[in-house]
Amino acid sequence: MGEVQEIFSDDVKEVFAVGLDSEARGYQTATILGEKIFVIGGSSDGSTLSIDVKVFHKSTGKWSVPKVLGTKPTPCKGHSAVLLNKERILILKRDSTPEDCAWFLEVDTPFIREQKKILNVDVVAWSKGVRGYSPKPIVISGPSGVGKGTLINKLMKEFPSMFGFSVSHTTRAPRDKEKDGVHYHFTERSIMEKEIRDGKFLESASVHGNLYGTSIEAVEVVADAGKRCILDIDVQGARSVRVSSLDAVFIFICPPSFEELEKRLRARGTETEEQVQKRLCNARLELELGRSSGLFDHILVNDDLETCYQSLKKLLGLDVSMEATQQQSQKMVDAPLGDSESEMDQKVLIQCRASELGKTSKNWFVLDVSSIKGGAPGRTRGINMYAIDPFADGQYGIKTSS
Ligand SMILES: Nc1nc2c(ncn2[C@@H]2O[C@H](COP(=O)(O)OP(=O)(O)O)[C@@H](O)[C@H]2O)c(=O)[nH]1
Ligand SMILES: Nc1ncnc2c1ncn2[C@@H]1O[C@H](COP(=O)(O)OP(=O)(O)O)[C@@H](O)[C@H]1O
Repeated sequence: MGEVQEIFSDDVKEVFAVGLDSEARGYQTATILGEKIFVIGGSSDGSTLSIDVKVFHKSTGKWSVPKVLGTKPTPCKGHSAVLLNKERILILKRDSTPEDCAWFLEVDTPFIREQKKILNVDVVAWSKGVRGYSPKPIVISGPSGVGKGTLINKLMKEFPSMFGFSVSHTTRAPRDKEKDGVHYHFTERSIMEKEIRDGKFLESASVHGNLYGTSIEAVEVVADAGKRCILDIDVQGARSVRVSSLDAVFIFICPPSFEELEKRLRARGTETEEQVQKRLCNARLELELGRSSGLFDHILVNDDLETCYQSLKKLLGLDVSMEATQQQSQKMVDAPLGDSESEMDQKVLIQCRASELGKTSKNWFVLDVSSIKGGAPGRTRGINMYAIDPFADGQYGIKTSS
């Protein structure tokens, strides 16, 4: 995409996007939300700008700097800002690639309201916009020894380019064949506790006496690689993810019997007798919670491994041909531009100058955020962008799609 020149939106009454003090400080935008003005942009190294956030309070005339969660956008040469639904500010980076142009600063989403309560400070959070309808992340839970790891490994081996594993942090000691950064990020309790307080985790829980957690980065790395994220987490973690904005599919794996679970756990031979006892004791509660809580979308019994694996593939839609899947997603991305007021609400018209097409050439794009999914912490998925010729036949007409 070329340089973003102008932005129009039906929200224009709510939007206040101007360059402030641009000579001295670089490019900034100011977005009004109630009595707050979010000033985004700021410190410049001469050619690029670091995207900082500060808030001006109209009622007191004072400035404050909120706690900023998530990975912030890399420096750019400027940006534009559009307020969406009074809850998030869409940031379009100038001179950026299509993959890196759309970011969201969440200022009043459910996640932000929750974080404000937990951290007891003013909070905002960055979330990168991902184009297209990437499939939902998958949360897999179940008692220790039921076969979660075995099933996940099979899936990753058969579909290496489709799935990516969310590498959790844990304070437990590595097992013989476990590698740091591959199976887990093995860490110290005090470090992990500080990182949790700093808002770096999507969820965390104490399991079998150790601390486990999914960092926001662990999930984002997989989304950035264009893969579907798989999380192997316990029932408490699944509950936290359920109320987060990750918008995942939740699968619980059960053993055929408690005796079989005990047999598998012992046969694996990775735990001491004391640890086995603790895991079996916790398994009873986990099985009760998993089967009855309504938290999980699907429950699979892992009796015969191959049968269970085929059921898992089926519910993930992997039994249909790839051709059919691709045709379906193409259709969604090509959805025609509606002309009613409500449908226009979250469509942003962007005028770009594509330098490679010559100085006078202008390109118009519609950035459609009406059906976005997910959000901070993590990526905001489902952004649709397509080129249009706004002057064709005197009205908006679709020229091409991407
Ligand atoms: N909440 C949460 N649980 C996790 C995470 N990573 C692993 N777990 C869970 O912690 C439990 C123990 O994992 P682990 O020590 O690898 O033993 P295993 O389940 O016997 O393979 C399992 O139920 C995992 O699903 C995480 O990031 N968050
Ligand atoms: N359906 C199955 N039948 C028999 N053994 C299994 C089955 N699924 C997994 N296992 C074995 O059970 C043990 C525990 O599996 P694992 O994947 O490590 O469980 P989890 O990750 O849930 O703790 C492993 O030794 C694995 O090979």
